[in-house]
Amino acid sequence: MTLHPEDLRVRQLGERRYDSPLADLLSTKQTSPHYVAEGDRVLLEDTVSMLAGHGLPSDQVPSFEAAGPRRKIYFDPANVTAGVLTCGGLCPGLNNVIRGLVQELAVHYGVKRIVGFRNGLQGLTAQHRDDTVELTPDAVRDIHTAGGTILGSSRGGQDADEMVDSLVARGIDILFVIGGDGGMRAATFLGAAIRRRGLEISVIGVPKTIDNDLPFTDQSFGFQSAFARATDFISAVAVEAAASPNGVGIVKLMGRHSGFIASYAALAANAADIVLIPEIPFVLGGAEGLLAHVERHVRAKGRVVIVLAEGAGQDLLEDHGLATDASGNLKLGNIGELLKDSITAHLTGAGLAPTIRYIDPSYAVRSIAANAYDSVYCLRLAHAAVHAAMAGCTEAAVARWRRRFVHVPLSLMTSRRNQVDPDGDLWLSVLETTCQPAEFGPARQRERVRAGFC
Ligand SMILES: Nc1ncnc2c1ncn2[C@@H]1O[C@H](COP(=O)(O)OP(=O)(O)OP(=O)(O)O)[C@@H](O)[C@H]1O
Ligand SMILES: O=P(O)(O)OC[C@H]1O[C@](O)(CO)[C@@H](O)[C@@H]1O
Ligand SMILES: [Mg+2]
Repeated sequence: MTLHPEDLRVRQLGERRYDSPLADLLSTKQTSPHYVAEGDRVLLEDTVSMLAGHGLPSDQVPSFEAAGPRRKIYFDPANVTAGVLTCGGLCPGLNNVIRGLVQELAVHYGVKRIVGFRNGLQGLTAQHRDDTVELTPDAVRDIHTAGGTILGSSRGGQDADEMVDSLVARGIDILFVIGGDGGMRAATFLGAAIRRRGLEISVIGVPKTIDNDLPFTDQSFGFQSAFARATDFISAVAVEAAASPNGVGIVKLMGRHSGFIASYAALAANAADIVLIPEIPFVLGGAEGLLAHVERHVRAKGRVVIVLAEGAGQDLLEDHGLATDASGNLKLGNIGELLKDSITAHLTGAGLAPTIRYIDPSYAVRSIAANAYDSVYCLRLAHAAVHAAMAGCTEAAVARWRRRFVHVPLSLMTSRRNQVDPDGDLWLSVLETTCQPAEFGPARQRERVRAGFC
């Protein structure tokens, strides 16, 4: 995937004519290992060979606009009305982001009107646009201690022009969309509809997803909290499997198309013998298949612990990929049940009748409050989002990229999916930790498309 400077350029609503209330704080700021000055840029790539591969002078290699406060801003804070919504699946930290946005807007920029739209994009329909939550610093003071979102969320598409009509009707100048890949796509279409109508409304995305499947962000907020919670279930199943004859522990974790939760939780628990993720297909039967490996493991160690991403092995299920939810996301078949049944049948046939311990924590990993790391991360993303919006950036998301906060054009945010790279160092760590074979079944020619950014 080749990115050109124009792919990385963030759209600006217009000239920044107002002094920022934060200007005093910025007077001595310059780029350092701990700060990226206004106007400086953050490199897309971070190895010598990748940079050299461009054959370009260093100021022309692909780079992101740095996030952060600007000395001059586009919006007059006294006249700004901001809107906030959360959409898609729940994710630890949604309330932290809402709180951070409101505090930064109100306390530092003096924005008086902040409107929370209820239940995701549904809140922007003509029917629901007046049923909003007034967001004040007092109203959000304690919300970050709870999981979920005080605004509610939803799946399902809405008409972009109807949503723009709602923004106009409510006098919204800035809309913050806190969402996953679908939410970022919706924000992209909303931004385009606003542009077509010549309106000066900033749309800023704050990318969230426990699946960590969004590109151009080191990790999405909530992911760390979710995989930390998932770790507990792996540890539990490992204890159970170890205490039972031919113990087989299986944990099925969320991860529709990306196996980050399964991989990180398995590394954190350091108790898994096999990790199965959507990115790496596997076969059940045959000498190199999963079942034969499970049997060998149980014979040698007396037990086996398997961590499974819900999207793994979908090709092994009948009718896979046929149904979708209201947002168009694939409804997954239950690979956990298939594995449980196949392993039971195989081990029983091999004279190793197993004790199966199967846990599907499902929503339990994402409905929790953010942990300390995610809480900090959410707050800082919220600050970056407010600075971007007040400066007049639009059709952009804020993200942390190679430890720096940056602006990513929304179109780029939805251009690909972040997945575990089978040739990357994360998966290598999983293989080193589990000692499982690189693949179950005949070696395949893997698509190289996954190797790239992220
Ligand atoms: N291509 C699209 N165009 C317009 N709206 C979209 C598009 N894709 C998704 N949306 C809308 O964005 C909202 C959120 O999408 P979705 O339900 O897929 O969750 P998400 O934001 O991807 O979060 P997560 O992946 O964490 O569950 C939904 O209301 C959905 O209808
Ligand atoms: O909230 P729903 O519609 O049950 O969807 C669950 C999906 O949402 C996610 O939590 C986030 O995309 C996935 O991991 C999971 O497959
Ligand atoms: Mg999604």
